[in-house]
Amino acid sequence: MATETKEYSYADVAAHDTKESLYVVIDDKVYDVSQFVDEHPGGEEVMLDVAGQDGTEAFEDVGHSDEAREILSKYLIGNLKRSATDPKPVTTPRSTASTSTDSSSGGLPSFVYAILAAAVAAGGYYYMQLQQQQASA
Ligand code: HEM
Repeated sequence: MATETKEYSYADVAAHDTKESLYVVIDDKVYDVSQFVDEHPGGEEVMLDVAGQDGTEAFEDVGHSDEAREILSKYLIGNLKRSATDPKPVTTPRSTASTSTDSSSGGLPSFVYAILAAAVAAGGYYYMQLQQQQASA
């Protein structure tokens, strides 16, 4: 019968991590998405990020449509044979908006410094005017 599914180890999958031969694991199933990488509406970059790895989380995080899942099913080539030494699934590095840039914390916004500088300059100018007035009086 043709129902026999091929088993891939994590190392088998990891060998296919290029655009030309791109395997990805989603829900313990192995997909050869080499033909799809160019057409991916989300771009090839994100696909390459999970190439040869477990992209389950990355794939689910995006909230792909049923159509996307249908497309994916066309590229199924087998099941993943897990072993204890397998690396953890890749987490999405860029799809989560929560990783905010916290660079401004600890410092005042730059406009505060601008106002301070202007105030000091104005104060200095006023002081000089005062001195001049006193000198000429
Ligand atoms: C591996 C098989 C994958 C398939 C078959 C696939 C398929 C698709 C499809 C059909 C869409 C269009 C929208 C939709 O129908 O949901 C889409 C959009 C998108 N995909 Fe994937 N995808 C895959 C993997 C990934 C991975 C690993 C990421 C990583 C984050 C990703 C990120 C995105 C993003 C960000 C969009 C939205 C693009 C936009 O609307 O501008 N995809 N994908």
